[in-house]
Amino acid sequence: MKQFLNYINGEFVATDKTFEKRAPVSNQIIGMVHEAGLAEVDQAVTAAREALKGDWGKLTTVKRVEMLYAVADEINRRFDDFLEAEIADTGKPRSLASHIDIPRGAANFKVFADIIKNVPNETFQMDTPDGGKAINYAIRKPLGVIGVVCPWNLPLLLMTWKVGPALACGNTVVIKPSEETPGTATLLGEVFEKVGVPKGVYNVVHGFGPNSAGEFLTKHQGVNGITFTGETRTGEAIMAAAAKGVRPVSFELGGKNAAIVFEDCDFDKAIAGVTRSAFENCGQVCLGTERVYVQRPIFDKFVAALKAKAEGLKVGPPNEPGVGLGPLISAEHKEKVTSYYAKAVAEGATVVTGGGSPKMADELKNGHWVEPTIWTGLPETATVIREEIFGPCCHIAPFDTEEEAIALANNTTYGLATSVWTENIGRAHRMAEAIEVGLCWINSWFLRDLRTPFGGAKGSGIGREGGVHSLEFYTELRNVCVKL
Ligand SMILES: NC(=O)C1=CN([C@@H]2O[C@H](COP(=O)(O)OP(=O)(O)OC[C@H]3O[C@@H](n4cnc5c(N)ncnc54)[C@H](O)[C@@H]3O)[C@@H](O)[C@H]2O)C=CC1
Ligand SMILES: O=C(O)/C=C/C=C(\O)C(=O)O
Repeated sequence: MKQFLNYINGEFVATDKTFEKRAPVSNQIIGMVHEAGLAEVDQAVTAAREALKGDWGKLTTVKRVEMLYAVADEINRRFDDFLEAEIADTGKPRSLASHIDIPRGAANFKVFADIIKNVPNETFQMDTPDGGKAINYAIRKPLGVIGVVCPWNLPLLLMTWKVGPALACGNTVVIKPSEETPGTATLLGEVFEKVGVPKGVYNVVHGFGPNSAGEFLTKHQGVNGITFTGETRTGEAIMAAAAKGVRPVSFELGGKNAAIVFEDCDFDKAIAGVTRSAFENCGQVCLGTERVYVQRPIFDKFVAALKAKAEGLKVGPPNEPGVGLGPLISAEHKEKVTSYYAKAVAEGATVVTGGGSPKMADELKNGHWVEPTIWTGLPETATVIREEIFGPCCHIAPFDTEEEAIALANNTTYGLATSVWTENIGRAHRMAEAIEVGLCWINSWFLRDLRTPFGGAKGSGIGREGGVHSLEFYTELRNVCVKL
């Protein structure tokens, strides 16, 4: 049986407390995860602190950048190993993991290596009261030890999205992968070892949140900053932990994202885009669409076309050709998603398609499968329109005017992402200006340039990462004022 070990100070570390990792496609045990206790978390944080003072802290930026390039190259060399680990953990289609998750895992190291190499320092020359001059310049110092708390939906992509810039800036990291997806973070330990990154720079501690590795890590006073992607309620708990020691946090939290489809859109592109945004990764993407608003003249045509797309999605295991929809991550998450399916019906939804669990072959029947689901006819107060479900489902409602579409999109405590579908350029810009989100896609969805600011407005997060914005979190600026 596979053992998922912690990775602390350059060593793979077993513990005597383990928990099961089950395959989402079959619910069969695929390995045992070694849970880190207080002692292991403390060892990992101590190792990360020591590495800051040791070889890693002394490396030049050029050398550090070379190492991060080597990490990316090694991920690409072991592409298939990462692909298998990601697929085993999540059950997502091979086509998806091989196009998005693994390439982004490597890119996250290269992009931030390039950024740190090229970022200029800020300088200001000033007049001084004695009639002379002074020059100010700001230098960037690493924040220190970064606690990285990760979710299970895009495990390698989201973990490296934080580890890449953190290390590029000269920090060290202790990662707490989701208990559901221990695979790729553990494998990355082998990559760091192979490349020769000094011990203690990259550490992984496995476990759960409360009263386990997640809580131990975020409460540890040796951690200088915490970056987290996941549920808003977890963000609140982590923020409370970070308050002690007044440590900074960077949060990317939940969403209840709207797609706005105008009658002047390119219809086929809009349908293809909303199909992806509602159902990709089985709806387990924080940027995904769970609320669709369609201008009334094309409402019926749109509902019929999205229904056809949803019904055309092949549900199945990662390696089956043509599969578009994998399983949900866990039995617990399936319970949650299907409870929303039931609530939608109880609150009076018209079920356009789906609403249940598909019949699967015998070897897959215990997997966490659900049908892609579309509802119409609910009031804006309905639970499935208000709460983040994180499943392959959406509600579609009609609207008449631009103003009404804006009000509907903004009628949520979240503010992560939106997509607007229109061929009217003026309208597109007006919508981008008015919808309260961190990310607005026009005639596209999940099109990512890693240099751009990424994060949520309102309840969807704190701060922005991406490009130079990541440096704001992962470094401290020190101003140096030189009197001439
Ligand atoms: N990207 C997103 O927006 C994501 C949202 N979710 C949503 O969250 C729901 C719950 O999924 P979970 O995996 O349980 O998400 P979660 O937010 O509870 O867990 C994410 C990470 O935080 C850790 N964690 C949990 N409680 C913690 C605490 N008190 N202190 C420190 N670390 C803690 C977990 O162990 C995991 O590594 C899902 O049903 C989904 O709706 C889940 C994953 C990603
Ligand atoms: O960084 C990206 O491109 C994707 C981010 C997606 C999430 O943060 C998520 O689904 O949680």
